[in-house]
Amino acid sequence: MELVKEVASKGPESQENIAIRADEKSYTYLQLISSARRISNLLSNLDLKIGNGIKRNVDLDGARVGIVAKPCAEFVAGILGTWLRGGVAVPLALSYPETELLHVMNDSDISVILSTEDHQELMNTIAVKTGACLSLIPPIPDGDLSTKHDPPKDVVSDGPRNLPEMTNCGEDPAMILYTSGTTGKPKGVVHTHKGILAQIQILAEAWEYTSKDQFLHCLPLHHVHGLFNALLAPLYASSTVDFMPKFSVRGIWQKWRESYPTDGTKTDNAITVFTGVPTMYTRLIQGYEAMEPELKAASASAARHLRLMMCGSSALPLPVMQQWETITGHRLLERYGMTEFVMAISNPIKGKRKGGTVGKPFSGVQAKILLDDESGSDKTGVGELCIKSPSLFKEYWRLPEVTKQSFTDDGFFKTGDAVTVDEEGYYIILGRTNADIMKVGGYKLSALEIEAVLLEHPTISECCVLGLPDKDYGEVVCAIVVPDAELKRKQDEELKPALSLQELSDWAKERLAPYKIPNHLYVWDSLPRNAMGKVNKKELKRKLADDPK
Ligand SMILES: Nc1ncnc2c1ncn2[C@@H]1O[C@H](COP(=O)(O)OP(=O)(O)OP(=O)(O)O)[C@@H](O)[C@H]1O
Repeated sequence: MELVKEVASKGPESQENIAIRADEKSYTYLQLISSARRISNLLSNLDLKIGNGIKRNVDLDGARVGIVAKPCAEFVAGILGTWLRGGVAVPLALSYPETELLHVMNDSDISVILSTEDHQELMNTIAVKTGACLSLIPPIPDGDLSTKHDPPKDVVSDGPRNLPEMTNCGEDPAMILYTSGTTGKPKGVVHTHKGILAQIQILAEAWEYTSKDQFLHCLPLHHVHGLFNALLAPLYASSTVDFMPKFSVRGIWQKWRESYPTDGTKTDNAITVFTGVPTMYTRLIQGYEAMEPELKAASASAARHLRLMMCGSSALPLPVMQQWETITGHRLLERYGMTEFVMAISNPIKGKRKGGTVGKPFSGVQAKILLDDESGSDKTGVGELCIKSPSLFKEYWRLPEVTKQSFTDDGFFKTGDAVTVDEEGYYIILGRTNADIMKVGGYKLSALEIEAVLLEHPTISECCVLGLPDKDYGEVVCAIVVPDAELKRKQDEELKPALSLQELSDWAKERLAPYKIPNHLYVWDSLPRNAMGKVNKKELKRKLADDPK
């Protein structure tokens, strides 16, 4: 709600600024707020299943509203409209299989589904199964200033600042986001209005977002990266968010080239900020390598003109960071976040960005490391990272015990990530304690560290390292690699394997301690990744442990 107020209280000039671009259409801040109000009115006239009864003409009073739409202005208006009517927004992923969608909807006990027309049929079925009420989000008319028409009547009469009197705000729940389930069953993470506002203020300030920024957005909207870093914080800063509904290597390079043509000009809507997950940068590098020399030059030169390029959600391998810098001149700004507190640690916008680290805690965020024996905190040791931040979530939805266990006695959230800090105070993420930290003989090894080294091998384009159970050592190091497509094709022609374990071991001897060298090697065509480009190692471990190799 605080965010809606912020957006709505912008001056008349800002109200006319473009908030969203999608499908070649543009939507101003004025239209966004007007549409949110319309949705809020619509929500007040529904017969809703609230608890065991049916109610009408009420404020939602914390009822959950599932939002189903591809990344578009209607999605954003759906969230804002829900907040205006006192509801809790639950962004739902269109990529979820029906069982997962039903799990999320039943778990969060959704009263209303707000959907765009294109998903009406599927959502009708889902609504029947969950007892929720389906309501269609009215399409927002295109507000391109070149085809400018009069603002809608309700905007003129009410004025964008004249928002309904709201009772919910501050500590009240605003949103439930579901974890991706990498470490267990997806849990609903409840964020408050106050926490959301605190977070977007932190991000906008730290990364210097302004009304001049144009974000190219191609991330899912049910995870914090796409929702906070690339949408809510930019809107807070009056920037423009340009949605590219599906990640497309060709489309992104083209967008940058169109923004900054080779004649040295710059278009009005030129993209200034891009944020992505490491696999996106890997794919963009592959796409770049495959270009003709002239296109390569135009692409690299265009990319150089962006103000800021950021990366996160999983570890950015050093070779990828270095290649990207060679091509575009951008040292990617890597940061660290999690559904439970959104973003907490970041490399600086100005100053040294250190590869292999995620930087330092944001101002206002406290971080401490809990050593394995839990006897205290030691900034120089290795242990579990704990975070206290104004953006910390309120609770896991309807899981009071799990919530309690996730916090230390002094109110720090236990992340489950093993970390250490270097001599300059930069944090190094060693990975998820229960998926990336392998216990081999007496050693505790970081899979992320080994992955970063293996990626330097000329044949390996992607890899995933995990520990497999072993009766003698506890665990042994297993590497799954995806070979470079061109090299693999050549090896196939000569009827040779793309890479053997012996070759890999010989190569790795120079670079890794003997106990870190993989004992098992799988060569696959691709890695099974989720919408955020992450590999579910726990699931893979289970599968591979059953595979006698
Ligand atoms: N820059 C980064 N470097 C390394 N790891 C990162 C980075 N940013 C995020 N992560 C990892 O992503 C995790 C947070 O992601 P998210 O909240 O989506 O959880 P998940 O692991 O995908 O799913 P689940 O919480 O269901 O297990 C962090 O705990 C950390 O392990």
